[in-house]
Amino acid sequence: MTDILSQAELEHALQTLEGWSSGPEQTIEKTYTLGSFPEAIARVAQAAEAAEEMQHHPRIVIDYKRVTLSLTTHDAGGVTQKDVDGARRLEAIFT
Ligand SMILES: C[C@H](O)[C@H](O)[C@H]1CNC2=NC(N)=NC(=O)C2=N1
Repeated sequence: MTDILSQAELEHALQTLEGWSSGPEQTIEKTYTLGSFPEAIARVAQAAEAAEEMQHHPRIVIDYKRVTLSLTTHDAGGVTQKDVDGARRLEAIFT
């Protein structure tokens, strides 16, 4: 199983992920504001494909053209390298 990142590892990883931060309940999260609602939905569809490929799935909250993504590793009960890798992949889709 993938290990939970230490606080230092997590902080280091977050420094490499523009705009991502620690969220509630052992997550990392970021809110993106897209140009329109259809654009937000299109990015979410791409994110869904990437998540299936990775077999690692973000929590996705869509609020008009704002999309909040959060990641945690349920099996590990916290943030692992899988979440950091997932965030990096999602960042490429949303920016
Ligand atoms: C078996 C399968 O890999 C697991 O259930 C995966 C699926 N997607 C997942 N996604 C996320 N974000 N965290 C998980 O722990 C997780 N577990």
